[in-house]
Amino acid sequence: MSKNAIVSFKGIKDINAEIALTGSKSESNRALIISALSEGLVKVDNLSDAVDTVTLNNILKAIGKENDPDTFFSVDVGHAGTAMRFLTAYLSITRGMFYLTGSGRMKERPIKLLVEALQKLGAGIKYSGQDGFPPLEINKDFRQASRIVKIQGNISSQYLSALLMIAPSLPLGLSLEIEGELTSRPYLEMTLSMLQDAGIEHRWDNNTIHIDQQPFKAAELIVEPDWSAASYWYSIAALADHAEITLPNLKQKSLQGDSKIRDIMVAFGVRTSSIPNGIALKSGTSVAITEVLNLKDCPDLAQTIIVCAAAKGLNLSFTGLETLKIKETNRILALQQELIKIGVVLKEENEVYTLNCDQLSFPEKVTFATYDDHRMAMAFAPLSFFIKEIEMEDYQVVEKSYPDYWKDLEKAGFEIQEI
Ligand SMILES: O=C(O)C1=C[C@@H](OP(=O)(O)O)[C@@H](O)[C@H](O)C1
Ligand SMILES: C=C(OP(=O)(O)O)C(=O)O
Repeated sequence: MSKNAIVSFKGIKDINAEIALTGSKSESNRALIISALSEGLVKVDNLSDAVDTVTLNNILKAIGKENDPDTFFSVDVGHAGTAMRFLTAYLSITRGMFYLTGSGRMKERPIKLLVEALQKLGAGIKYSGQDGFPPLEINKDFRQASRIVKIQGNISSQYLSALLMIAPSLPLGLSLEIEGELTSRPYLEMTLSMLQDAGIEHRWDNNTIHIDQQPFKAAELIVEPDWSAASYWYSIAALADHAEITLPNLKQKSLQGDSKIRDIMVAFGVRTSSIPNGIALKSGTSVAITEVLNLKDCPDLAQTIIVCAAAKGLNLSFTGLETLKIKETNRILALQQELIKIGVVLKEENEVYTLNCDQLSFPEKVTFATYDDHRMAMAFAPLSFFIKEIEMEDYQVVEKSYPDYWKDLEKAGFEIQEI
C-alpha cells in the first residue's frame, strides 16, 4: 500500500547542508551489465542504492545461479527502464529461456526498435502481450545473422546502449548505424566510455559505431554520485533565500550528461565551485534567461528545471522534451496537471513547451500526485518553501533512484511526516 507524507519547511529559508548522494543509477546499471558480460573480470565499486540498481543486481545474480536452460526463467524489472532495455539485449545472448516483464507502466513503454534490432542480429524474441511492448519471451538459441544493424535514434538512447554493451560478446561484432536525430546522447557516450574503461575499443564512422568482438580486460568501474539526484539540490539552492550546500565526491567533469544542471542553474543564481572532495553550491543573483532551453541531452532534468522555473515565476520555453511522454509516466501531462495547482500553465505548440506563470499563487495546502514517478516527487518537494503544507502522494516513489531523498531533506531542515 502506498503512503503519503506531509512535506513542510518552517522558519528562514537558509540552507546549510552536506549531502552525500548515492551512486549514479545509469553508471551502476551499465557497470552491472558490463561486469556480468565480462564474467567477473570487471569489478564495480560504489553501486547506487537505487531500487532500479538493486533490482538489476538481484536479477543478474539469480540468472547466474538458477538458470535451467530448458525452462522459462521469469524476470521482473518493475519500473526500471534501463534494466528492461539492457536485459533484453543481455538475455538475448545468454543461454536459457527468459520471460522478461515489468510493472504496468513498463508494459506501455515501447521496446520495438530494440527488439527488431536484436532480431536482425539473430535473437529469438517474441512479444507475449502487445506487439512492440514488454513482456517478452527470449529464446535460448542465438546465432548471429548479421553484424550490421540500423536503429532510429530519437526514441530512446537506452536501445543503443543495450546493443553496444553486448557488441564485444557477439561473434561477428556490431556495426550500429544511428538513423536520424539522436536523443539523450550523453548516455550513449557514457556507455562507450565505460566500455572503454573495461578494455573495449570502438570507432565512429559518420553515424555508425563499430565494435569488434573482443575480450574485456580486468578493470574496476567506480560509480560516481548521481548528478540527476544533485539537480534537486540545485533547485533547493535556487529557491532558498540563501543556501550553501556541499555534495561530496561529485565531480564537475562527469560522464553524466545531467551535470549540465550546473551550467543551467547559473542563470537561476546558483554558483558551483570545486572543493577538495566534491563540489559546493552557493545561492546568489539570478540572470535573465532569454533563450529557449533545449533539454534533449538531459531529459531527466526537465522536471527539476520546469518546476523550479515555475516557482520563480519565469515564463521560460523548452524544447527537446518529446521523450518525456514515454518515461515512468507521461511527464508532460503529469507536469501540466500538477503545475496548474499553483496556477502555472505548461503549453505545447509545435514541440516548444512554454510556461505561463502569470497566475502563479501558492495555496496554504496542496496535494501533489506522483504518478509512479520518482522525479515528480523530488521536483515538487522544494515547493514547500512556499506552500505551508504539501501532501505528497505515494512519497516512497523516490526509491527508484534516490531512496534517501526524504532523509536528506530532513538533514537540510525540511519536515517530512508520513500520514
Ligand atoms: O541510459 C540511461 O541510463 C538513461 C537514459 C535516458 O533515457 P532515454 O535514452 O530513453 O532518453 C534517461 O532518461 C534514463 O533515466 C537513463
Ligand atoms: C527515465 C528514467 O528511468 P528509466 O528510463 O531507466 O526507467 C529516470 O530515471 O528518469
